[in-house]
Amino acid sequence: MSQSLTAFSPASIGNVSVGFDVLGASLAPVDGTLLGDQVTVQEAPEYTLTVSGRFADRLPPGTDNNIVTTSYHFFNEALVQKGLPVKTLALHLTKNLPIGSGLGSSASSIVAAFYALNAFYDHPFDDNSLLFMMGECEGQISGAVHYDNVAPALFGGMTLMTGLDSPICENVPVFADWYWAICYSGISVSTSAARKILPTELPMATTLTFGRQLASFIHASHTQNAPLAAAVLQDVIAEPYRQSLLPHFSESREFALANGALGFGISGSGPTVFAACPDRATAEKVADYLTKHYIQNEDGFTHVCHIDTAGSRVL
Ligand SMILES: Nc1ncnc2c1ncn2[C@@H]1O[C@H](COP(=O)(O)OP(=O)(O)O)[C@@H](O)[C@H]1O
Ligand SMILES: N[C@@H](CCOP(=O)(O)O)C(=O)O
Repeated sequence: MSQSLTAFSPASIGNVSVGFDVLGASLAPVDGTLLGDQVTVQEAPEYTLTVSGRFADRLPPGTDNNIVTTSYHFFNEALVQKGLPVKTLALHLTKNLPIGSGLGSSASSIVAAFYALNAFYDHPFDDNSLLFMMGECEGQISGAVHYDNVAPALFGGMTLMTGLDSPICENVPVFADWYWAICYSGISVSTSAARKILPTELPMATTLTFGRQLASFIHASHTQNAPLAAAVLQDVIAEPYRQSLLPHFSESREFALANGALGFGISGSGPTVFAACPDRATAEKVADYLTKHYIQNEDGFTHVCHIDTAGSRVL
């Protein structure tokens, strides 16, 4: 059993436009920035949670209100149910992702916590069991269990949720030469609130379009048919409602698509947006525009990314 270790979990794009709640992708900035949260675990006489990092001061005050503490208790209960001994630990969260950003911020903290704990205890839980626990914790703060951030944050790559208990998700091949320009505007959008503005029922025509587009995108990913993937990369479920929460969304989308982006959409529940681009120059151009026109305050940032393939790891 390790004495102290740190786990990192990457930021992620929920929905990826075509797959509301069922498709997610993990992000790796091409400049090598580790975009994601880190959790350090070590033995201690009593449970404590300390925090640091660029966005630590935006966390809810109090150890008990942090999702890392929820994850710690959840993990301990699972150990007890397995008949395994529980140790008292001190945790440290390095909060690098902005809260309510649409970058899977809560998921990154949850996944880093579970990943660190599982590594600390020499891997008592398999990936699917871990993912189930992560989904439960994510559901507690975002209003509903959805795996489209926790799954890519754990495994890396692009992941498709099956709706089954096991396997919860499957890996989807990515277009390795695509670049993803992402831009966080600096404002906060609560996932729970952004879910509440969505209709509870959809017209049949919308449902058929959703199914057709998601199926075509997944098929195109498996056959590496980039033109088909790009042609169907649209969100008919959430974007029509959520874009009203995002100042400068439509002109940013217009610029990106007019300047070579293959698709443009809301990352998770926003306000982060993404542009899928066929090459780095296009992604840099869109990123530059977004930096100038989409960012609204000093908290905002832009990155040109690949889809991360490593997922969570011990640093
Ligand atoms: N470690 C944490 N990381 C992010 N959010 C946290 C954390 N702990 C508690 N929270 C709370 O959980 C909620 C997460 O909100 P949400 O809109 O789902 O964020 P995100 O979309 O960035 O994951 C917020 O109310 C936030 O204060
Ligand atoms: N599928 C979810 C994804 C939320 O992602 P987040 O990064 O905003 O937490 C949704 O669209 O509600």
